[in-house]
Amino acid sequence: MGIPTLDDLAVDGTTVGVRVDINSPLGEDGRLADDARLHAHVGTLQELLDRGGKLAVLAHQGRPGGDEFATLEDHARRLGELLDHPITYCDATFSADARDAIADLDSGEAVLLENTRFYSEEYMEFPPAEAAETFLVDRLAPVVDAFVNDAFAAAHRSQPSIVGLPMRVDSYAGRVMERELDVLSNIDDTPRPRVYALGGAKIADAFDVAESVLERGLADEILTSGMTGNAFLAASGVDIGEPSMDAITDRDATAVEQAEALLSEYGEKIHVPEDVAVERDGERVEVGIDELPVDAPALDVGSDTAAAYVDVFETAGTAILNGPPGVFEEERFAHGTREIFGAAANAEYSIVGGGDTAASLRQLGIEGFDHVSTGGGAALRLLTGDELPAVEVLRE
Ligand SMILES: Nc1ncnc2c1ncn2[C@@H]1O[C@H](COP(=O)(O)OP(=O)(O)O)[C@@H](O)[C@H]1O
Ligand SMILES: O=C(OP(=O)(O)O)[C@H](O)COP(=O)(O)O
Repeated sequence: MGIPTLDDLAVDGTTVGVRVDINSPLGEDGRLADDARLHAHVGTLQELLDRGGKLAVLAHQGRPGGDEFATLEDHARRLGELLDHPITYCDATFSADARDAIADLDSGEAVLLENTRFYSEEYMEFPPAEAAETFLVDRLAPVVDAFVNDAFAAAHRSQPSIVGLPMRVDSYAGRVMERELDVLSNIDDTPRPRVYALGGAKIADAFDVAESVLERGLADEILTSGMTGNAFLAASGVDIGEPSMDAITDRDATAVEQAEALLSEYGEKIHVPEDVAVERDGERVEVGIDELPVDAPALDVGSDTAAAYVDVFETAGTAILNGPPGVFEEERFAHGTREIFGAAANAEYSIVGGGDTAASLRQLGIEGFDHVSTGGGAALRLLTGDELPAVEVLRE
């Protein structure tokens, strides 16, 4: 991989800054509503603590002004339950109090420092050399002996705690980072035929993935669904009706033209829905493409499309999923997601990227994937063949 990992770090007795991504959905009471990302980092933290490290753990939660912008107190409490070692919470990130809390650590102890984004620098993006001169880095770099970046899900952000600290401190990839890079950077080694299921509502991202994997010859088949599938349906010449069209153009005014360009170049590899599901009088109603347009938005693929996509997965070597096929949050429109993702889990090798995609699997109880990425945007960057800022600095 060309990046130093925990195998290269002599941990015992050293103070290690560890960046994790435990940015999580919060409930109405402000407490964690889902702790999947905390679970993901337990391996790295536990290993460093077992090996005698003193850990200063850094993380962000939400974005300034947003509903989920919050302290990390509840995250520390939950990590304390998940780890076999003590972890305390410090309500400061790099002030004298924070540095004292780090200096007081014994081997096998950790402190979770306050949400890095309470400081405006951490919500800006900088080139690494400038990130290295920020206050956060300036004050923390001298009090840690090494830095471990395990925050794969934030690896596409060129922010001080991601790209600045590694410019000043010996740095290593944590186990989450290592595994994500290993899987998502080596898709070209996975068994064929390689089938991508691209759905969801981030149409522009899905087009980027489709274009990149088709251009690079990585994709044998692309199964389109969700709002992305609706855009391809419109691009194939079907009048999908105003509500579905409006939903698409609200997100991306040129979506249909982009889908047309992909279909004209790679049409034989791109599957487009044969039917869709809409809501009528509170019920799910399936509509074949010959019955379109309808005056309600298409919120799921229909049963024929789901069955056709399930067939494609029967013989798939690799399944790569990004974006749920329907509005799975509503049971009526979860059928496509349940069927298509359920079949994908049976492929010889299967990879899942995307926050909502992973949430749909948890909600519908679909298991058996080889790799469920912790990242959304970061996983997409790798799927489109781009380098991640966090990884570039670890390589240097
Ligand atoms: N046909 C559809 N119309 C509107 N929204 C859809 C449709 N299909 C799926 N979605 C929505 O897409 C959202 C997830 O898409 P996206 O953000 O692209 O996924 P991810 O977070 O995995 O990258 C879900 O909240 C789901 O309700
Ligand atoms: O949740 C995250 O990314 P994701 O929504 O792409 O999965 C990361 O924690 C990055 O957060 P950000 O998108 O506020 O920088």
